[in-house]
Amino acid sequence: MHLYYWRLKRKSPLDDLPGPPAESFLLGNLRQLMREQAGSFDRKWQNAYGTVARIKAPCGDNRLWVSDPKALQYILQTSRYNMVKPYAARFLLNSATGPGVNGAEGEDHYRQRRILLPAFGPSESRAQIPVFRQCASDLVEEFRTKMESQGSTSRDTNIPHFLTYAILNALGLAAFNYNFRGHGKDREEFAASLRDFMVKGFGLPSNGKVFFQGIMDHLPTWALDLMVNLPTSGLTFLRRHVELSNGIAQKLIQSRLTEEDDGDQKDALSRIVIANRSESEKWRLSDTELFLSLRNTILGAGHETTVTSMGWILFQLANHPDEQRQLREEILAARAGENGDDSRMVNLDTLSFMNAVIKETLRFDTVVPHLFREAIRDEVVPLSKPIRSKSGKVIEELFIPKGTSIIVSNAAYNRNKDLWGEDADVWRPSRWLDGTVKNTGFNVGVWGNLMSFGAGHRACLGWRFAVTEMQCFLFELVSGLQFDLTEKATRIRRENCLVMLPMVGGEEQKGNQLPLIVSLVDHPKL
Ligand code: HEM
Repeated sequence: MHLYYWRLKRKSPLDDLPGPPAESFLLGNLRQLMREQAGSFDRKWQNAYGTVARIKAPCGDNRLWVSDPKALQYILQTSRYNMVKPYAARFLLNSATGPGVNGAEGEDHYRQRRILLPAFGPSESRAQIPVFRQCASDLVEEFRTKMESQGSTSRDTNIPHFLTYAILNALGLAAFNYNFRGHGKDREEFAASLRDFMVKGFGLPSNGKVFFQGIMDHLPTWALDLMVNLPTSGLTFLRRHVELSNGIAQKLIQSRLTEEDDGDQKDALSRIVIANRSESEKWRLSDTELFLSLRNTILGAGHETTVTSMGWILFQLANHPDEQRQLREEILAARAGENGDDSRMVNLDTLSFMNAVIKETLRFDTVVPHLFREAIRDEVVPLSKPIRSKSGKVIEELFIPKGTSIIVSNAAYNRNKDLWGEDADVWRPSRWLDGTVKNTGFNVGVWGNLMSFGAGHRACLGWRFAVTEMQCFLFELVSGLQFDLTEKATRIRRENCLVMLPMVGGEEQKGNQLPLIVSLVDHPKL
């Protein structure tokens, strides 16, 4: 404790950076980041202090808060493994779920990505289009059948619930060639656990939890070890979720490890197992590494982010009926060209308005609002434009000492007016088509230069998979269904549960909710 206090008292170069006053000594500014609507304080700070600021953690500790594109390029790409995920987050992740690609650093991380990445490349993702489209069109058909059996044409629908199984089925088939449909009980328990994972594990933290998360990087490993095993409801839920994921992943993966390669495997898992077998000893992953990486990649990272992003897209379309109409016209015209013939399947990358809608929602509703890093050596971080320190110095490059904790604000970067236009705080897909989005020369993000999928050597491994899946789902859903706001949808809050989840104001205790009126397109709700 004494050492901790001494560290905090040390003078830091961050002290001279502009930044907001701490809201309180015990929580600093962290409650504002974690409990207020996701991204709301990031945008306030960006407007008040620019793209680099010092914010406060508990007990006066400093954090570097940053959304400057050149600085992000350096932190996430150039410095590589000298900027790592913070020690406590890695420790907790690894001891709770095992050391998969998400928690690995250095050569271990490099080796795992090297084997996994090719399975999620452009042609591998395109190969999944028929699977994704089938799962999405099954969802529309199920809805139609249900409406017909009830003699109705529309109903209030909780969108995350509505999408969860279909996206789980799509992921299961594309990633593992596994059909969750045939496994009712497994699927239901696992889908429910996936659905609640972010809310119960990370959502709506109490002040005590915010405080703990703010100081945990200063705690010794024995104390963290103790924490992982505490019988709190959140941790008990997480442990059960890991158990369920292990059970499912074991079934899926174990069989493949012994399977012969008949040259016809198209799912990601088969590709990865085959690629690993042909690796030299130096790069090959052990069966345990392969198991943990696959489980974390496909069952952990890929589901909730995709369901939530799709949910925000449908919400924005319900909020903007003209754009929804324009999108449907584009999709139905492309569909008419296919004429039901699979060999004439449209290239979804050519649907310019649909891709603009997806990019604009990933920008406006950034589902992963923050990334966290720590400098493991002294660093000099370049900036895209100079800033003025509190003492009046002009800073063109920022010196940050070893041990500095960094909060990368994807939420602020994605609303930066220099990058996205003066109306960056408005949802307007046409900005992607009318020249508003300019190439500023700072290539940071992997798609459209957005930070929605992160950047650099830890950028989202499944981003192409996710984009293809969202294109397919949007294409099928908007062809067959119309989305309108319910009264509750006018009270939607964006809660920061590591992933930005929708909740209804006043009903936060019910968790993840996005209620929209869903109608059959041939019977739209007027
Ligand atoms: C719209 C959907 C998605 C979004 C918004 C998203 C977002 C992100 C972000 C922001 C990161 C960077 C985390 C960091 O730097 O700390 C990330 C990492 C990752 N994502 Fe995604 N993701 C999505 C879908 C997927 C899918 C479908 C998969 C797999 C099938 C996947 C697998 C991963 C993995 C394994 C990592 C860790 C990469 C590493 O540490 O090297 N994601 N994702």
